[in-house]
Amino acid sequence: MPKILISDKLSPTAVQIFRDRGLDVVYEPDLGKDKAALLEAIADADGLAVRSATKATADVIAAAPRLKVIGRAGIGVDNIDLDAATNAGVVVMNTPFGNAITTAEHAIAMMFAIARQIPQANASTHQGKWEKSAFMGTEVYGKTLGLIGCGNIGSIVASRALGLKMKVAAFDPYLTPDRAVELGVEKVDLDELLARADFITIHTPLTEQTKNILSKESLGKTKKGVRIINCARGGLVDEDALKEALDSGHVAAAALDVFATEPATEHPLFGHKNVVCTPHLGAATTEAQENVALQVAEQMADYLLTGAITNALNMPSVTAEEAPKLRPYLALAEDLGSFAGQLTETGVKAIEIIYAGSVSKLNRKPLTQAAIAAILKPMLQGVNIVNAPTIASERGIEITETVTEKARNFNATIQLKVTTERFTRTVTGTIFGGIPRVVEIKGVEMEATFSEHMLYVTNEDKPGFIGALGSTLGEHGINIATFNLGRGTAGGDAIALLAVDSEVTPDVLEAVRAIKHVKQAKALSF
Ligand SMILES: NC(=O)c1ccc[n+]([C@@H]2O[C@H](COP(=O)([O-])OP(=O)(O)OC[C@H]3O[C@@H](n4cnc5c(N)ncnc54)[C@H](O)[C@@H]3O)[C@@H](O)[C@H]2O)c1
Ligand SMILES: O=C(O)CC[C@@H](O)C(=O)O
Repeated sequence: MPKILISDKLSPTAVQIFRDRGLDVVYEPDLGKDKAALLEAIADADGLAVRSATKATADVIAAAPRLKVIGRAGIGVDNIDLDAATNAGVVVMNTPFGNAITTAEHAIAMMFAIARQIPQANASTHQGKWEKSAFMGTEVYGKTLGLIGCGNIGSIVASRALGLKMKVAAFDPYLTPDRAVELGVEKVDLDELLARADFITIHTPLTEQTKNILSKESLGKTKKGVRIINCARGGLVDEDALKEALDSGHVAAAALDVFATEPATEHPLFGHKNVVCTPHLGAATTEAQENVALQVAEQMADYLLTGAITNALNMPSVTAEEAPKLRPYLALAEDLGSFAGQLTETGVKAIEIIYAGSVSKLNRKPLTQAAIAAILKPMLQGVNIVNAPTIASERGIEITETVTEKARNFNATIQLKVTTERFTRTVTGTIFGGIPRVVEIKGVEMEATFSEHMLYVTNEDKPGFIGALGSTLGEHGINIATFNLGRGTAGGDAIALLAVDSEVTPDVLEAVRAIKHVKQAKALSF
């Protein structure tokens, strides 16, 4: 039974869902803070469920040889080494919508907090001061909200701000003009946003492009009296530059939920009279935590139990409906790829995957990834279904997919055409009786299933060859399970594909290669 390790504080709903789906669960909400204990506990886990405290770094992933999936109950995956996970064949999934409303509401709450200095006024009133004139605020009505990043959360913030009768100007290079019209926001460039906004709120991921997007220089382009809100990620605002701008009075106030270093227990902005801070509470509502816990548990269980993939950052999606239909074709793509890969002796230049018949209408991306991984596996260490496209592209291998609606003679076929430095080889397979079968090799028709130990022989089609091959194997104690033959033309090139009951060792191969008319002999294993 697959085992799930939950190493951060997650709603009990997640534990219940994993158990209801028949998975083993270890719930250690503080494990994320104890690296040594995490490294030990993850050793036999198939799935790791986290929020943000656990750092799923390369060494944590390497300590988990069985790990297949990491689920982030939330949006940002900056605490997960995506490259290391991909290289290890571990699918990383998040829950992109579960806490979006809650986080957008926090940004709006923070905007009001700094517009009306509510935290400061609250503290003063609790102290028995009645400082009515000390806290003069500003209305948000009619003001311009500058939105940097207009994705899930940004667009919800926009809708709430429009409801408050604010004007919303959005900077997001990936926001289409049509979507901007649909949302009722004005799409602007960054400089225009900086020049016009009364409030600026950031809702982008932290990337090379967005790091310090509110830098000293860009803060210098803002209106005097601007108010800044960051409920996205620390590092999007240059904290030193912000302090300078607050001290000079150019920035009237700032509301920060996130910090460059977290947990932030000391900070130059702590104690600043015009700064309101919360400890990364954007997603902290009962509703959001229920949503993300439920989603992450269902997604991880689906993947481990059915192969369905939802919200993965490093694999194409596979719906629960698609997963059972894809399963036999995934096996076929892997077997064909493994067959082609084991026969390949020189560098691969191109791979074409030709889907014909009913399989052409399925979700082909995972099939293509499975085929590429299996082709490259005998040549490259560490390739897997998750990282195969990246590895192929790093090596300059051209990948193409061709689709034809009709498959000759069969309901559905997958053909792999592998071009190496020397030549192009094809291999075609189909599913028959639920089992993958090879039906063509290098233009020669044949019919064989894949089995653990196989012998592949190409030869000239001459009398006496089949008997000689059978006798040679017999002399070496190799029992033949199935003997499949195919040839182009009588007397021309022929192929023998045999399933045998034990491993074809190098000395057996040598004896087979010595048989008259044999051109090539290879031991294959599946
Ligand atoms: N404070 C919290 O607790 C909390 C909770 C949830 C999410 N978040 C964070 O909020 C942020 C937004 O999350 P989301 O779900 O809306 O993400 P999203 O992917 O839906 O939206 C991000 C938007 O940023 C835009 N973007 C990317 N690069 C940009 C650039 N260079 N300039 C301008 N825009 C750019 C994208 O086009 C996209 O529209 C993320 O950083 C996420 O981690 C924080
Ligand atoms: O889990 C949390 O509390 C924070 C989540 C938030 O930062 C996210 O990116 O979803």
